[in-house]
Amino acid sequence: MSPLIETERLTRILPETVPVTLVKDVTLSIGEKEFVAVTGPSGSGKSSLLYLLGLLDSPTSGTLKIGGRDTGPMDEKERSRTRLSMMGFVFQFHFLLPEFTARENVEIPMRKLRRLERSQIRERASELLISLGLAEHLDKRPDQLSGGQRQRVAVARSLANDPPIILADEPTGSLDSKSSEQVFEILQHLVRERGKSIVAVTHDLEMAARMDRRIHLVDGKIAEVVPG
Ligand SMILES: Nc1ncnc2c1ncn2[C@@H]1O[C@H](COP(=O)(O)OP(=O)(O)OP(=O)(O)O)[C@@H](O)[C@H]1O
Repeated sequence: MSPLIETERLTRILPETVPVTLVKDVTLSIGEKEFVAVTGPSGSGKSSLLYLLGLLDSPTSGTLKIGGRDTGPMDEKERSRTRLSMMGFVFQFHFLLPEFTARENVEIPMRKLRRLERSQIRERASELLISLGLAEHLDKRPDQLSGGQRQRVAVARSLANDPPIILADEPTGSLDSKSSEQVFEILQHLVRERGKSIVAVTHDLEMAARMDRRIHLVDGKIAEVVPG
């Protein structure tokens, strides 16, 4: 079976007067049920790599396959569909839509993919939020929730279309230590019990050591791969 994510010399250079190298020659392979950390100093290209893997940005050279499919020839519509069906995103700041309730925020990616009926979408959004301990908060808006609760809504939203891959950029970066541990354990559970693959950018080396593998970037390149 092909890996879920496979890159070959993935590179992103910004065409400025003095070109800026964000990601350089990154070759990696991420299989099912893997929990992978991406670490590195500030400005080393961690977020840029995650954006490339998430089809939110395009490489200037190199290849990226998602679920065995080369993403190079895909048009924007296909990229968007691949993103919606194959990946969920969790960012440091939750990016929930402020005017919508927790449940509506989780419903949005399902509405975009249009695989389920309205009533099924509503039911699934509720189930996801309940499974993340948010039963009492389904109808609250983000500003009525704590930081940890908001981040759990963001995790529920990332799971909406049941994607095999979750890409997380500092998912616990803005949380206190208790909420941070809670969100980490949820992510760990998703890998161990639900078979998801997670790539998470983190500054927290203790947390990274609890994952399966750590990819350490320096100046946009893989400097080291450390087993967890
Ligand atoms: N649009 C842009 N224009 C110019 N430089 C950019 C742009 N986007 C990113 N960079 C630069 O590219 C480098 C990599 O940025 P990136 O955000 O990927 O690093 P990072 O490792 O995630 O950093 P941090 O840990 O601080 O979030 C940085 O030096 C950044 O300043």
